[in-house]
Amino acid sequence: MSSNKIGVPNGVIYGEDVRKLFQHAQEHKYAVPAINVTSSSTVVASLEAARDQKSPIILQVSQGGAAYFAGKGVANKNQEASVAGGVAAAHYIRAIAPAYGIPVVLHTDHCAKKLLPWLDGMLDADEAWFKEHKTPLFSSHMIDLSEEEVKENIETTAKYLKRAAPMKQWLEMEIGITGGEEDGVNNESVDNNSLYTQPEDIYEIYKTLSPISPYFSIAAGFGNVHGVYKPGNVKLHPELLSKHQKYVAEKEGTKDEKPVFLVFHGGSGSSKQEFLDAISYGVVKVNLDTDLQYAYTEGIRDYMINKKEYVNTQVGNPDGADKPNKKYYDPRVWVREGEKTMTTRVKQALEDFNTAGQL
Ligand SMILES: O=C(CO)COP(=O)(O)O
Ligand SMILES: O=C[C@H](O)COP(=O)(O)O
Ligand SMILES: [Zn+2]
Ligand SMILES: [Zn+2]
Repeated sequence: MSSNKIGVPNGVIYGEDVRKLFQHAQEHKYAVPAINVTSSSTVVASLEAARDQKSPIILQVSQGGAAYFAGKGVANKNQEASVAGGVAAAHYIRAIAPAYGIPVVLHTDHCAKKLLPWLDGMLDADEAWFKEHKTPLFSSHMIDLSEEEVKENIETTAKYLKRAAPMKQWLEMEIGITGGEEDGVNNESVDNNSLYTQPEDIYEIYKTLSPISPYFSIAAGFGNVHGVYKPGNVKLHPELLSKHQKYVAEKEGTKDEKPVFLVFHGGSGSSKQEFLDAISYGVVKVNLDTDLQYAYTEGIRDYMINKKEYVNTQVGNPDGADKPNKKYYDPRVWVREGEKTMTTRVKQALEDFNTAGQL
């Protein structure tokens, strides 16, 4: 069934195969990029990059991205658009991923306390699917109670992991706040200390979650910020991650030097060295959004600027007043330009994270 070096199937993977992939990533010192997708177009741009680089990939939808999948015209007062859009994205990705011949992890991004009805709705859909097909719809979800008290964060995360565990579904949690903006939550002015997680907190999480299920990861803050700002604004300390691993390994007496699967948020704007440092301390997933939003826009922007005279009117361009412009304004032509520039940027990430060629 598996046709790659990692030993997992192609298409969307679940359960033990997700753990196998992350274990392989830790052992071979790479991280899998987690790309925020908002449309079939951004999905195929990402899959194409991963296929061309012989890499696994993670595709994730944020709460806002899921609603966008449903359509901005659908009301979302009780997360109904985010649930329906998330389900639609999952079915689309599950259907198309095998055509690219690579393993894909299907994930949902940050879910803060006020958005928990979204996660509840996703889990309802997962359980319904599991009943019939023996896998959940999504490989994994994220719960993000990093703004709440540590005790509440861990207890609530444990409750959700108990629900995910029978489906062998992965759960990512966050401790230590990611700065910048996420899903309408503005963390631009949070106290600097809360951007850096303490090893004691990581151990508490590990101790609480491990007996429930082995399928969890921790997004531990080491100065991470969403978005791209002027150079010097963000001070990353990936070396803190090494302290977490040592602390847990010592306390638990594990032979494994990296007992914790770690996640790097706010990948945009970071340097290759920062990625490699974080990866060396056990980061297996790096989230990347803002840089890809820009990359996608660049291709479309350049097309519109260069072809201005071909998209201004339906008929008539520099080649003749009666020339039709249909083949210039067909959205498949100009949206494709955005896909190409996005694919190029995802390929670069796959090289930066040492993911390229791992299949
Ligand atoms: O962490 C992210 C999504 O959860 C992405 O962060 P960036 O937009 O900074 O790449
Ligand atoms: O939170 C991080 C991601 O960049 C999601 O962004 P979004 O809420 O704008 O979709
Ligand atoms: Zn957060
Ligand atoms: Zn994030």
